[in-house]
Amino acid sequence: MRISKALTIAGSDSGGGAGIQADLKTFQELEVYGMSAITAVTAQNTLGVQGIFPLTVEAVIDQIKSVGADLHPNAVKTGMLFNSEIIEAVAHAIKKEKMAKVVVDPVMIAKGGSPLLLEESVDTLKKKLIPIAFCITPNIPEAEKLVGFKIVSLEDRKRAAKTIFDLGAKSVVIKGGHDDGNEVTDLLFDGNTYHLFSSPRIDTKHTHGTGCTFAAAVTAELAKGKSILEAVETAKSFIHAAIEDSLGIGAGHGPTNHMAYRNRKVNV
Ligand SMILES: Nc1ncnc2c1ncn2[C@@H]1O[C@H](COP(=O)(O)OP(=O)(O)O)[C@@H](O)[C@H]1O
Ligand SMILES: Cc1ncc(COP(=O)(O)O)c(N)n1
Repeated sequence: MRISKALTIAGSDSGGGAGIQADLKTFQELEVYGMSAITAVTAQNTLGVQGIFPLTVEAVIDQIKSVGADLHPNAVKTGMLFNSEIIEAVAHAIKKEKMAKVVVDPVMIAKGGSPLLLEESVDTLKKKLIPIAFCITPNIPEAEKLVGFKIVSLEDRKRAAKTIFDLGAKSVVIKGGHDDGNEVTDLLFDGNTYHLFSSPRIDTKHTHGTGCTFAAAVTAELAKGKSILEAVETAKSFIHAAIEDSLGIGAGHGPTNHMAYRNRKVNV
């Protein structure tokens, strides 16, 4: 059996809904072999982030090297990177290991408000990581930080996508979860065309880890050799099902249901 393989370079969420845990669950559900390089350990649950413990640069690099030397991932995702040293080390290691199809989820702030990237590190992300990204998946507040202007209209969002594309990413998805309205629309710019992916907005507080899960699904599909358009389409269906069938666990912003997409396919 030939299996596609994906590596996630991200933070650990002890609560299991976001970060490394969400990524590995998503890879598995989409039948992709998952590997991980942990950048930071967080003590976290559905109520918030109680502690952040970044790993040393050496620990992060060694994990990427070990995977690169033997397991040869078909695609790579980055999530929480926390500081400039880790961003630089990750960008360097990805290049050194000649890893392709890099999906950058520019994680900045947890849903509860805790910073998962130091404010001063946004510039390093722009300079070191975006130029090697095959795809970058900011939400609206993250895109605003990257471009330096407010995103209100669809035209603003298109201009922001083009601005981020010009920083060197091969494709840009600006997700619409933070917008308002009855529909949630994600915008993909592939360098030529703007594509819109819309779904009805689900009225729920259980959206912990939606961004991680969406980007992990894009990564899994790219690992299988799918186009960016196909990958975003599947990721949008995957996250919609995961939010709609969320598990209702924890007292705060609960996790999504990573099994929902597969269960629906089995039941049709
Ligand atoms: N309430 C919702 N209903 C349906 N889809 C949603 C909802 N909130 C977010 N999504 C989807 O989840 C993904 C993550 O969106 P977003 O919330 O913008 O990112 P993040 O989790 O990084 O803040 C996107 O694909 C978006 O369309
Ligand atoms: C370790 C880690 N990484 C990322 C997120 C962002 O979560 P979300 O996808 O809800 O924005 C998180 N809360 N924790």
